[in-house]
Amino acid sequence: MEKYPLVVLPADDNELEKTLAMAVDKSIDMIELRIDQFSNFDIKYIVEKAQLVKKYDFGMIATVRSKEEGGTDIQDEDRVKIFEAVVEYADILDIELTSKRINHKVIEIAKDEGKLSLVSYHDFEKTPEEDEIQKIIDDASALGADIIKYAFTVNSVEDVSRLMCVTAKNRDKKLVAIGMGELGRITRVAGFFFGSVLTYTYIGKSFAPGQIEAGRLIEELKFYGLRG
Ligand SMILES: O=C1C[C@@](O)(C(=O)O)C[C@@H](O)[C@@H]1O
Repeated sequence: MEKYPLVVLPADDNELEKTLAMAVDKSIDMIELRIDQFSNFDIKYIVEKAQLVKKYDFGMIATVRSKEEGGTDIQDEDRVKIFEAVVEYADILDIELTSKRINHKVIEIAKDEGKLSLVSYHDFEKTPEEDEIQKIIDDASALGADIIKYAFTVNSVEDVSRLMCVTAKNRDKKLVAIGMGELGRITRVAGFFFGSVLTYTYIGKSFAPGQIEAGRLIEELKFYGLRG
């Protein structure tokens, strides 16, 4: 997990093996398994998909995104069961700061298995003010997150500037800062200069506004000296 910056491909269960084969060709580092976007929430089915990711030798982030932050309406206790089932195949478990009933439990599941926890926060409407962003970082840090991720919709260049500057002020932590939307596209590369440790991309289907297609992203990272 020390080979920063990392390029992460979110994937659901739709034609997963085809996606994984394409990801190999595109020099993807990690797969984010967006379990919340699966067609089937049967634990055995989910574990089979996690095992497939490991068969292709990718690092894996396991995400069961809450409905409130752009995911699916899965009961908290069922989300915990999913994390418990896939943690052995994952490198990182992603849980929302706002999932207050279970985030401490998911962090514990990760730690007990020697895996990393990523506490995330999404705002699909705006980029908060600096003090609000700092509080998100501080609250996630206080929870014991190994990695802290915040993804905000940016609506102005000032939003981009604020997002990057707050990130640079928190270099003592492992952060993922993402500006969603067209204006935020630049943060998916420039963020690495301000302290981000990974970025998300897409092949074919994008999972969020402003993502840069994998082939283009890798070329841009190479151009800026961020990738060999
Ligand atoms: O939190 C994030 C970031 C993301 O929303 C993006 O903007 O690329 C994509 C999601 O799959 C991931 O869980």
